[in-house]
Amino acid sequence: MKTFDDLFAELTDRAASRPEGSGTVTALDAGVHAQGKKVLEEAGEVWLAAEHESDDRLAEEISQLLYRVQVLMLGRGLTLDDVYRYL
Ligand SMILES: N=c1c2ncn([C@@H]3O[C@H](COP(=O)(O)OP(=O)(O)OP(=O)(O)O)[C@@H](O)[C@H]3O)c2ncn1[C@@H]1O[C@H](COP(=O)(O)O)[C@@H](O)[C@H]1O
Repeated sequence: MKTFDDLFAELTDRAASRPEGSGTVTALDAGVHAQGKKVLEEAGEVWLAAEHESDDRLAEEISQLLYRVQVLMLGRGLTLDDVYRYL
C-alpha cells in the first residue's frame, strides 16, 4: 500500500521526468495560486464528507487532500523534511 512518503517520491519523479498525460505535471504548471485553491477545495470536501458521508468516502477525500498538499509542497519547492521538522 502506498504511503505519504511513497506518494511524495512518485510526485517528485513526475515533476522531474514530466511524463505526458500526468495530472501532476499539469497541476504543477498551473502554479501555486491554483495549487492552493485545490488544497482549499479538497479541505472543504473532507469537512463535508466527515459530517455527511461514509468512512470510505471520507478516506478517499482525505487521500485527495494529501495529494493536493503534496502538489503544493512541490510547487513551492518544499521537501518532506521541511515539514516533518515541525511535527
Ligand atoms: N493520488 C492522486 C490523486 N488524488 C487526487 N488526484 C487528482 O484530483 C482529482 C480529484 O480532485 P477533484 O475532486 O478536484 O476532481 P476534479 O475537479 O474533477 O479534478 P480536476 O479536473 O481538477 O483534475 C482526480 O481526478 C485527480 O486528477 C490525484 N491525482 C493523482 N494521484 C496520484 O499521483 C500519482 C501521479 O499521478 P499522475 O501525475 O496523474 O501520473 C499517481 O500515483 C496517482 O494515483
